[in-house]
Amino acid sequence: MGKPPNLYAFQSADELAASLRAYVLDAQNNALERHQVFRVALSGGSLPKVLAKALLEESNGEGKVQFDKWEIFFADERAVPLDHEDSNYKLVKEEMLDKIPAELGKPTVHPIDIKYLDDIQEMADQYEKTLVSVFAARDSVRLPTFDLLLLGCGPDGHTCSLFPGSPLLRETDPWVLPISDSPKPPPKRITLSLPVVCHGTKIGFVATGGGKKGIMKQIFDTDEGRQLPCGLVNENAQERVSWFVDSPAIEGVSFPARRGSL
Ligand SMILES: O=C1O[C@H](COP(=O)(O)O)[C@@H](O)[C@H](O)[C@H]1O
Repeated sequence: MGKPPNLYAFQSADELAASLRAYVLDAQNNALERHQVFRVALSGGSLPKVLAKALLEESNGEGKVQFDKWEIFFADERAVPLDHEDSNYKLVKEEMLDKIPAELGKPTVHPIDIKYLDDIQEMADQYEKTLVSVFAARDSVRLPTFDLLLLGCGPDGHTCSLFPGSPLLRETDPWVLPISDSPKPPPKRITLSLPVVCHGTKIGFVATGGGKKGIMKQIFDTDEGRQLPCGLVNENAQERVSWFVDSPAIEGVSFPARRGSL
């Protein structure tokens, strides 16, 4: 039995951003030492704004964000055009990519191929092919290993586009899955599979605000919560998972949280 996930709680958005920055830079520097590239998967939702604050506004002497060495993938994406207001790509672009100062370099970004908007199985297959081309041939690695996945947690405990009770949670073979009936709009999406998420070298969740209070308690303090998608990531990836949360989100949670900076 491994160690439990790390739960870091912060009083303010500034403290959270500083620690998240240190965590991402540590993952980046380890990855660059190992293979000269940093492969990261990003969620949409509330994450990109917090991440942009951490990487573009904060500077705490932990080193430089080397965006030119980053390969950015999407942990999940909605099957909409890339300039649609529901697009996770558009969100990440507007919150972060467009604001990166020239001296930090430009990341390589892997959006979905919008040719397949009307065929989400094909869209998922094509995105998997993108992963294969970057991470090695499909039959020579069982699963792609992201250096870091930065994920959100929905108020129902979903992460990526893996929703509570979804049969997709039982899929073990595909790396990327289509979903046509997402309970949260828009209905058509693609998502990394649970095994791919749990295989990451590091998995960071960011959950902020009182809207996350009930679900955090469920995930960390109850057996039912451990069966929710975020709970399953905790159970499977254990100490490779770190949660960055603020006081309103963590209120009432009994699971031991470390307060303050990393
Ligand atoms: O639909 C989605 O929701 C989750 C959670 O979003 P949040 O706003 O509650 O943080 C997000 O992580 C995912 O990428 C997105 O497609």
